[in-house]
Amino acid sequence: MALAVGIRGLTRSLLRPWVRVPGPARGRTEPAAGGGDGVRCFGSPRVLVEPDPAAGFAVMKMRNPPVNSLSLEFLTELLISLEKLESDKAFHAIILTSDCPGIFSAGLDLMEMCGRDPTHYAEYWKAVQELWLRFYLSHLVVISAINGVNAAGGCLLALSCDYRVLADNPKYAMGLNETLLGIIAPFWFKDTLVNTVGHRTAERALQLGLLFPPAEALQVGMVDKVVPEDQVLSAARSELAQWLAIPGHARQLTKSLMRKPTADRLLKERDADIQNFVRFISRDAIQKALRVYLEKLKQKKT
Ligand SMILES: CC/C=C\CC(=O)SCCNC(=O)CCNC(=O)[C@H](O)C(C)(C)COP(=O)(O)OP(=O)(O)OC[C@H]1O[C@@H](n2cnc3c(N)ncnc32)[C@H](O)[C@@H]1OP(=O)(O)O
Repeated sequence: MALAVGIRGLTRSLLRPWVRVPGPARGRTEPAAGGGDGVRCFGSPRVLVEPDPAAGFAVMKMRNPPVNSLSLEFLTELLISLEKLESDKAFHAIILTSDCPGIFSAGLDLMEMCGRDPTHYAEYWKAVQELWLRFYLSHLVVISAINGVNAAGGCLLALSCDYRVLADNPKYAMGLNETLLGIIAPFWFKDTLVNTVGHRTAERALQLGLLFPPAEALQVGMVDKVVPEDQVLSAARSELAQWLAIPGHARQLTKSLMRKPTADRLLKERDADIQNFVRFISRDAIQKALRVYLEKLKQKKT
């Protein structure tokens, strides 16, 4: 599938394939894939990819500090990295994690949804759709190693993975908290949550904008495993072994069988969904609610 997100405004360097990235962030977390000295890291300014082709997977680290908010540039870089790995036959799996201490992702970038024009909102929303579709339907095994708090759009990204490991830290809550901002999780966010935790739990979680701490996230099935913080990556790697032992074609077709009906709902209504979003987010009351929420985030510090 061709990469279909808008790339207006992106720098040429962003589109350069496999920019070699110096490794300032390496060593802050658990060892890279393979862990050996010869690991070459690639990626883009906001996405560090640590490939281990011999083992058939790569660790994809999100590093858009301070909070890995999903800006248009960041979404595009994530998509480019995913596409690179998908098109290389050496890779069968990705472990998605964060390089920002204590934060997996603060979700969609509120600055992309506040005070901008309808053309921008449409371009941004198309990129959000694309991120979900591409991760949700990826033929690769995608495991998220969630090493920090994970809100709204960030939670959606984790829910799009095949398996979720969460670090056991009470601060690392995750969920679709859109209603707390006065906004509404679109139907495909909702469907993804329902497919993961079931209708009743999703109904309550979505209405109340619940962010589940690790024990509760495990109990409701939002994550599959909770492990001590320093073992998130190693637990994800161990889990991967089981997924990679399954014949690839059988696993991929089964994944598609399970997920295609949900993805098709959006694919059929993609333009209408963009128009809905643009109409909704442009409303004065919604813009005001987002500004108030951003202000609260800033005031928290004083
Ligand atoms: C229709 C569907 C639409 C949307 C779905 C979404 O994804 S909406 C986004 C929902 N996200 C949230 O509600 C999370 C908001 N952020 C937080 O709760 C905290 O920032 C967090 C993640 C717990 C981290 O807290 P911490 O104390 O470590 O950082 P701080 O709050 O000081 O944030 C640092 C700076 O980042 C800015 N920021 C935080 N979240 C976002 C965001 N989602 N988008 C844009 N910017 C964000 C925050 O304002 C701080 O900015 P600064 O200029 O340094 O004051």
